[in-house]
Formats: sequence, structure tokens, C-alpha cells
Amino acid sequence: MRAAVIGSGSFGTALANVLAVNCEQVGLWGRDAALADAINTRHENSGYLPGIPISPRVQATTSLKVALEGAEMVVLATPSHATRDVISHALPYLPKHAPIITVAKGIENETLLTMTELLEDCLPEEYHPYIAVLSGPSFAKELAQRMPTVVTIASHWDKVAVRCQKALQTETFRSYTSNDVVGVQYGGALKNVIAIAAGIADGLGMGHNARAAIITRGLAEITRLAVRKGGNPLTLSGLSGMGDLVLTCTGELSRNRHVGMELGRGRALQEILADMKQVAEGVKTAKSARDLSRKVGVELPICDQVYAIAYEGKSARAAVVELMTRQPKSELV
Ligand SMILES: NC(=O)c1ccc[n+]([C@@H]2O[C@H](COP(=O)([O-])OP(=O)(O)OC[C@H]3O[C@@H](n4cnc5c(N)ncnc54)[C@H](O)[C@@H]3O)[C@@H](O)[C@H]2O)c1
Ligand SMILES: O=P(O)(O)OC[C@H](O)CO
Repeated sequence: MRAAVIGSGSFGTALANVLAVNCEQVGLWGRDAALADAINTRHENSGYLPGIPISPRVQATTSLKVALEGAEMVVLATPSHATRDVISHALPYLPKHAPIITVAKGIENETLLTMTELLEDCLPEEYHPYIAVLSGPSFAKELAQRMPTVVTIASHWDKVAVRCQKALQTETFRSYTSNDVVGVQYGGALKNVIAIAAGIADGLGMGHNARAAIITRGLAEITRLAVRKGGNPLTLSGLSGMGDLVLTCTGELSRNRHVGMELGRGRALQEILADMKQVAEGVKTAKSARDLSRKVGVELPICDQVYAIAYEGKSARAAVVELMTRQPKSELV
């Protein structure tokens, strides 16, 4: 079997390494020719996963045509804000009848579309039955190091989810299938915003009680939005919901939590982002969450405060006071 991964950042490379267990060849597309060359000759992605061996079956290239040639499975692993542009360039070479799996965890700012909705928007209808999403607690570094990782693969079409599950099954990588494409994607995208909030609390030195409260109430608001958009509430207590939320709000490897910690320490967003090479999807998704909240009339109080701190210069301490002194309510409302 031959697979293609579009996006040679940390997660694309890590997933290419997983696919290389069951595939004879994995084409890995990226924009950086020097990086592609290094992956092919030294079998290491020194820019994103330094020191971690990458299978020689992974063949990096800057040509979408070469990466996608003969692929029986396509993974899209560029950040969500780049997905529309990348898929439009990939379309002429995109194989028919091959699953197309998005792993980006974000909601597009301008359209408020999830990644599978965006793919349906960009691709001709004949591709739609092959669209799937992979999400769940999966730091790229641990995945690449072949540490045990378990995720959810969702598709409207069961057969497609099962095909992806089989291709990715290894001794250290396991997945569960789902048809709740909506719940899986809102869980994956919104947990990044809540992780920024958890980081802010940590940056302010607010302790374990505050972090647990953010995770729990964060899950409540993610679930509220996902259910309003047609998701199954049980999905949000699964791997792509609570599982990924806990990982990202507590894990030292999280880029979103890192952004939050620096915001909590009083640094400005642009200054924090300028120091980062990798994407923190929650920054852009905070804006989508705020707009979605207004559009569909669902309260997302923690996401709203993250937006205000990151984009409007609100003081993190003032945001905490505002959250704590909201109108008293019942927990289950
Ligand atoms: N890293 C993880 O642990 C992890 C885990 C699960 C899911 N994800 C998700 O996977 C997606 C990719 O994340 P990542 O961690 O690999 O990011 P990254 O920052 O490590 O790499 C991003 C890659 O996309 C490329 N890129 C950026 N903008 C581009 C553009 N406009 N056009 C083409 N290529 C572009 C970069 O050159 C880089 O190769 C994100 O949505 C992220 O949330 C990441
Ligand atoms: O490093 P983060 O915060 O982008 O999180 C990475 C993954 O989404 C964790 O599952």
C-alpha cells in the first residue's frame, strides 16, 4: 500500500511514521526543500521532531504530484488556516476512491466551517464519501517515538473509517471509529482554546483547583456547542473530547497551553507567537469560537475570555474575576 501525507510539520511527519509500519511507501509533502532532503537522506525531521528516527519508507517531496501519485490514503496535516489553499493545489492530483483524512484541529475563521465541511466545500462531490477526520490525545513527539497512542477516526461512511483504522493499526497506535464527525471536530478544535485558558491559569499561578475547574467547565461549553451543531454528547466524553482536553490542558508538550502560560505571565500575543515555530491552533479558533457563540446563541464563557485576553488586551486577572462572578447557575444547565 502507498499513502500520502500533506504537511511535513510535527504531526504530519509523526503520522507518516505510523503509516510507514503498514505501507511500503509514504509520500510526505512539505514546502521546505531542504527539510525534505534531510528527511530523505538523514531520516530525521530536524526542524520539527529533532532526534527522532523517521522510517526510510517515508519519502519527502515538495511536489504535490509526486506525493499523491498512486496514494491509496491521503492525510491532510497542514494547519486549519492553510487547508483550503493546500487542498485547492492538491486537487488536480488527488486520487479518487482513496480516504482523505484531515487531522487539523480548527474551525476556519472566515466561514466557521469544520475541516470536513471545508473539504466538502472545496472538493467535487465524488470525493465526499471518502472524507474522514482523525482526532484525539496525540502529541506528535510521543507518536513519532512510538509511544502508545489512541485516537478516534470519524467519517459519515463507516467503511471509510474502518479502512483508515486498518491502515493505521500498529502495536503502538490504536483507533476507534465513529460516525460523529461533528462531535469529534468540535472536541478537537475547542479543546485548544480551553488549553490556552488552562495555561493562562497556570501562568498566573492559580493552582490545581482552577485547572480542574477550567477542564470541567470547558468540557461543558464544548459539549454545549457540539450538541447545538448536531454532535452526540457522548463523543465529548471520549478520546476526541475529554481525552484530548485533559492531555492538552495538562501536558507540558502542548503549544496551546504554552501560549496560555505566556499570556498569563503578561506577554502580548504577537510577541509569544513570534517566538514559536509551530502552530497553536487555539489562537485562531478562539476567534471562530467567539463568532460561533454569537451566531448560534450558545454561551462559551471561557472561550470568550480567552479571545478577550488574546485579541483585546484584557487583563487575565480581570478575566478570571469575571468568570468567577458570573450569574450563579445550576451545573447541568
Ligand atoms: N503536533 C501535534 O501534537 C498534533 C497532534 C494532533 C493534531 N495536530 C494538528 O495537526 C495540524 C498540524 O499541526 P502540526 O503540529 O503538524 O503543526 P506544525 O506547526 O508542527 O507544522 C505545520 C506544517 O504546516 C506547514 N504550513 C504552515 N502553513 C502552511 C501553508 N499556508 N501552506 C502550506 N503549508 C503550511 C508548515 O510549513 C509545517 O510543515 C494542526 O491542526 C494541529 O492542531 C497536531
Ligand atoms: O500542542 P497542541 O496544544 O497543539 O496539542 C497537540 C495535540 O492536539 C494534542 O492532542
